[in-house]
Amino acid sequence: MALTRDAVLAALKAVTDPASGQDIVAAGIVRALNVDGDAVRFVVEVAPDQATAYGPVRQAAEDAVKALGASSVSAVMTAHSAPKAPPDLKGGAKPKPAGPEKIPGVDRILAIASGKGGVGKSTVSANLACALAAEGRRVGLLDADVYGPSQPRMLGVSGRPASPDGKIILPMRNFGVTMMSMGLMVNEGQAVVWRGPMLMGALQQMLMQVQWGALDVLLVDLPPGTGDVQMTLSQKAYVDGAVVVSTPQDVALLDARKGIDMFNQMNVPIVGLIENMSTHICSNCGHEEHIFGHGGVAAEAAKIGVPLLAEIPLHLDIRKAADGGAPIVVSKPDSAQAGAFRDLARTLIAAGKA
Ligand SMILES: Nc1ncnc2c1ncn2[C@@H]1O[C@H](COP(=O)(O)OP(=O)(O)OP(=O)(O)O)[C@@H](O)[C@H]1O
Repeated sequence: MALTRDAVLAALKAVTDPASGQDIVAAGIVRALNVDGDAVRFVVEVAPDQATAYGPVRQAAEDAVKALGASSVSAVMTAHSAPKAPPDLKGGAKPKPAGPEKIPGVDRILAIASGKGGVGKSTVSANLACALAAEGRRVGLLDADVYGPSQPRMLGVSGRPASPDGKIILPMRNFGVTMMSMGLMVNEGQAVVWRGPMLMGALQQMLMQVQWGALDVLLVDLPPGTGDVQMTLSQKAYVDGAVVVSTPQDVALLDARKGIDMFNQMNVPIVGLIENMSTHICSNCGHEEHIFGHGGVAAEAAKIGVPLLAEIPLHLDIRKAADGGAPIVVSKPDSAQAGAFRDLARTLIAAGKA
């Protein structure tokens, strides 16, 4: 029986963390949850001197997931080296008035944008990050979609990032990708209701206070549209280029044009466009149909004189893999669908953009 990530998280929430009295998911000790069909893997992270005391908690967590019908459950216990103080992004440092800065150690920043919501920008970002890592690139992914952060789910990352000194934030890592998301800073299901200046401060902290390490490229998964976050990113950090994701549908394309115009105004070069949900291949019979039309993004790219970087098919496996916490590039690396993302990664590397 294929399990959903939500069902597994719900089962884990029934287990109590003895130290905080909260459930173990809210307490942030469940990490790197990965649901692949009916096989489930996760990590229970505790302080080194608590490893023995948490043995029964690990067992209870494993039993709770097995009771859902999982065929295999691997719950590994690891010890973190320093006590974690969750960094306070909300009340954080006031944004510095300075102009765009380079992030120390980060060679280039590539923004992944879309004009319209739901066109697959986060799916593209997660798969592209994993595909670049598979090509041997040192890649980071900043989920700047503050109102709807989806990278923790897509990359199978959970728990709170540690901040041993309350200033530097240690990013999370999975599938070779160093990642940070606003979704890891707020409790799951909690709405983010910050106003512009708070958002700007939080984004700046995620850019500058996260210990990204040495990266060839940092992908920034932006929220849809042309708002505060896009402006702040290009004002605070030196952005080398933007990739705009759109479906072939007229309405999505119309919004993509606004996004392109915004990057032009902010002097961020458009590296190219990606047509997502380009064609639908039925997973039963292989029949191909163009649900959202076809070729619209290619025509737009030609019109504005930028490359069409990829045409990604609409396929059930891409959606299932993203929901299961292991993007298709990782879970089915040899499939044709993963191939589309791997080709995209190679194209960007060859062009010196990633
Ligand atoms: N090529 C694809 N094939 C199948 N499903 C896809 C594909 N691309 C995206 N999806 C699915 O469509 C939904 C929306 O995708 P995603 O969250 O990546 O979009 P988004 O543009 O980042 O959305 P938002 O505006 O909410 O940030 C998700 O359920 C995702 O799994």
